[in-house]
Amino acid sequence: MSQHPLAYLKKYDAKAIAQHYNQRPLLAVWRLIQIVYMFVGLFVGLQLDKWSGQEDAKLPRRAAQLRRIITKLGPTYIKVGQALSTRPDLVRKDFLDELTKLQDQLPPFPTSVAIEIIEQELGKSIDQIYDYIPDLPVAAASLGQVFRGRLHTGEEVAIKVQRPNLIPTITLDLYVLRLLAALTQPLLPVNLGADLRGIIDEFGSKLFEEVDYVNEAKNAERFATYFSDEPRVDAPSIYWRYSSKRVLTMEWIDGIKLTDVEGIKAAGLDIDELVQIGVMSGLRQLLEFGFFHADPHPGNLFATADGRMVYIDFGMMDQLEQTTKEALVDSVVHLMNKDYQKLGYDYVNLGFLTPDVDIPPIANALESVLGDIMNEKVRDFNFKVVTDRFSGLMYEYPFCMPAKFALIIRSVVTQEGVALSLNPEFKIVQVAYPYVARRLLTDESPGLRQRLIEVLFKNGKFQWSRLENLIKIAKSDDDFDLVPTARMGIQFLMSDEGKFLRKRILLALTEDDRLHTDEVARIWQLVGAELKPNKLWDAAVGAIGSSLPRAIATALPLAFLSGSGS
Ligand SMILES: Nc1ncnc2c1ncn2[C@@H]1O[C@H](COP(=O)(O)OP(=O)(O)OP(=O)(O)O)[C@@H](O)[C@H]1O
Repeated sequence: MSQHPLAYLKKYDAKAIAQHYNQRPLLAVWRLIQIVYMFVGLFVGLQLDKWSGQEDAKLPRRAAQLRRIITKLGPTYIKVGQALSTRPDLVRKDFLDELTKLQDQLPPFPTSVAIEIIEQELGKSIDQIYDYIPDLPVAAASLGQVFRGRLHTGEEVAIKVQRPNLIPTITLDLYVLRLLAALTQPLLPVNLGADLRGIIDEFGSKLFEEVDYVNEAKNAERFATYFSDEPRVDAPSIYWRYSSKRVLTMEWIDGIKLTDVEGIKAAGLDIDELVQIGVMSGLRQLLEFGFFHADPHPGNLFATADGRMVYIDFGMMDQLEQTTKEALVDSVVHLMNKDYQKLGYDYVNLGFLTPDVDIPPIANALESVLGDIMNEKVRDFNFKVVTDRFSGLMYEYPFCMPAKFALIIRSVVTQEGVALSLNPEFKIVQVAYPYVARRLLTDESPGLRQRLIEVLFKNGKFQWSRLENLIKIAKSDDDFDLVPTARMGIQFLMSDEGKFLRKRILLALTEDDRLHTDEVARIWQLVGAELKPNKLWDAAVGAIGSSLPRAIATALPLAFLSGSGS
């Protein structure tokens, strides 16, 4: 099998691709004819529907037609369709629903070809590499197919082999798409938000990352490292000796896919626990690590008999910058506080609004859209409702969605969908709020400390109700443990950094010339059962003892609350 001249490309390179196909114009023309031929039927159909006044009635059928065309056009278009399926701001709803159904299952290519690719990539005969490889793959997707094989050392492995001719197909498609973009850009409404060719280049870079299995293997290992403190979340381990750019050999995961809800129930696995693990791991990826699986659909998640949730398919991951992660936490904090003004500024920080935008009207609009879901109906909150309502706002106000958010939204909406398929009663806030509240109360990073202070104060005044609310919310998180939190709180209050908070709490306790015992009593009711006097004492002594000799510490019972508050 001879190498394609572009097979050497390690990264997407629009210039090199253009140079190659500029010299082979017939290839591009032929592909263009295929594409136009496929789409002509759809456009004529849409026009006829319009003339006959049946536009709305026939739309679902046309949307299904579009999905079939995309599937026939192959891997690049399937990936374009999947990317568009996350853009409610660009695609109308009927088409969007159909695009989300885009199936990745394609006919397999012959196993003899897969073996040829493996031998070529790994430089050994198939018998030297594997003890056993079956005649048929277990799955054939748009970019590759997977076999269940065995190594000579006895381990069961998943062997993922890339489709032949993938690079030539993808590069030709990207070249043609870029040409089409250059031709049609001037005809499109000017305010498209970004240069079309730029969008295609970004898409091309992601696609190139996805077809490089070395990259996927590194992602899997990085993901597993992040979760090394969480035994319930895992990724298959990689056999590097038997992996390359186009072949990936990894641990075979013996589990039940989350698509098989009945199977999970029949196996007696704890559904609520799985939902909890899934959503929690999703939140940690986004808000803590900033490195997230962009396609956590239920077919990419396995539940194992020992209670783990194992992710597979690390081709599409994304990395968030620290500032984006912080702005995301901020927006959850501001949403919890119902502070729509600050939420408006979060959207500026996240790039949804330009810095020159007038925030007050937007804050009002946000309140009208989100107000009721954040009030008594907070339990009914789900991302589908929010994104639907947001679509309305996006047309009325100058919102535009930064490209990188397409993946974040895809990831969150997919995770919510997985959780809903397991438990139709699931509400993402029931996990997300407690998670953020717990982190605010327990995380030691200065950024989150600052956010905690922000939550607790409004216009310089301590907000008892917010502390109460936060503790209530955090307590509904299974991982929340009050004693270490109290210890950290005390430690923080005693530190130099805590001086401000100390002072403010004292002021709050004596505000309006009265002792605020009611508020304290209400909070005590919440925490009292867990913070029995002896436990609180231990927490206080522990906190003090970590900075002072124990003898002094025990002689200073809660002195920090009074004496040092100046
Ligand atoms: N480590 C594994 N253990 C068990 N089964 C696996 C493993 N890896 C992949 N599979 C099976 O192969 C299928 C396809 O794998 P994967 O999703 O990684 O392929 P892909 O070509 O990247 O697909 P896509 O085009 O959806 O990104 C999975 O849905 C799963 O059934």
